[in-house]
Amino acid sequence: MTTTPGTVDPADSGGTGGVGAGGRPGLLEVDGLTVRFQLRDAVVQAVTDLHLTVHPGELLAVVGESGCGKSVLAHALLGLLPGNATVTGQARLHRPTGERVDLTGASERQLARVVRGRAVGLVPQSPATALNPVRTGRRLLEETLRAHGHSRREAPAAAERVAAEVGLDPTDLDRYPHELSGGMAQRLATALALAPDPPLLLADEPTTGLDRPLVDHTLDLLRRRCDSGGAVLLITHDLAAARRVADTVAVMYASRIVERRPTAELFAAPAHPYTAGLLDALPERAFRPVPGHPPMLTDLPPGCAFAPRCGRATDVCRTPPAPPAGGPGRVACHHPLTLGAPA
Ligand SMILES: Nc1ncnc2c1ncn2[C@@H]1O[C@H](COP(=O)(O)OP(=O)(O)OP(=O)(O)O)[C@@H](O)[C@H]1O
Repeated sequence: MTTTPGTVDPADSGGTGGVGAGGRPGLLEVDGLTVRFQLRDAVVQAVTDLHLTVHPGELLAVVGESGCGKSVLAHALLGLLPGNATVTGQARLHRPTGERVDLTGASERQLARVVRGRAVGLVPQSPATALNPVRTGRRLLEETLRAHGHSRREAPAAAERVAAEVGLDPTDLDRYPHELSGGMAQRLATALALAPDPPLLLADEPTTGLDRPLVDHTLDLLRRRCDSGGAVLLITHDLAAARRVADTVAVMYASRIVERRPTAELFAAPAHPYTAGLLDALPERAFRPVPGHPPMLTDLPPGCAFAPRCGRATDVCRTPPAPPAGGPGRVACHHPLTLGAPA
């Protein structure tokens, strides 16, 4: 992976100083994050000029169709991208200790020692492949807890506590990953991410394979983390999940965030025609899919990528709309639907 140079700075050393557009300090601040994958004869524009801020106590849901760049965003924040990726732009983490970590430029050593697990937890999208196959769930959890400060004596009880939080039975902990159902593996992966109690959790489709009561249980667990001061970036296809627990929703389309708004506002009056299309596709609304297909990320148009599917597109849409920068309440569209929404 190629990145911009890395630093670990005191929070007061200049730059934005961790203050988001609303004036409150941000835990995570992302400015112009861009990820490209070099293929043999093409470049995948996976994340483009992405701006967002996550505050302590905030649950931000990132929603959008499959392949729009949601998981790549999470992996870029943790330096988990493969060698054919180039990352530009900035992502800063303001740790409770006052340290500011430049995530896009941090060394592998900094990411491993300071960031992954400890400061930023990840619930991966494919837990079955992320779990060590030769350890039981109990051993994985106890090892994680011990690596993050629990004593040998405390770790067993703490492991059962975290397992219970995600709805795993203590007997499930004695199974190996291949003996777990998809839903159990998902809950174990969530427990492993929660065990170090990171101030920021990146949860990539954490409810995959769960039945409805467990979906709600997991979502409510994430909400409670935020209510007690943590922060969560929830990646999901499930708009109902976002509506249930998110403070803010960022809608991604073809590698860009096109709209970022407080949840209730976004559901009541979507401003971007793509957001309106996603909401219209909900069974409880028009149940009408967004017409057409998303573009290939190797062949994005120079202007608004949604224009070919958009009933409101005009000539001006051949130029790119400005990305929604700073705090929520912005939309990247030349013809937003909601009157008064800044374009
Ligand atoms: N290592 C890679 N090399 C090339 N392209 C990649 C690589 N990893 C991801 N991509 C591409 O980047 C784009 C964004 O992928 P990403 O996994 O972030 O999508 P997503 O929005 O999370 O979708 P889903 O919900 O289906 O996982 C996709 O077109 C994907 O094929």
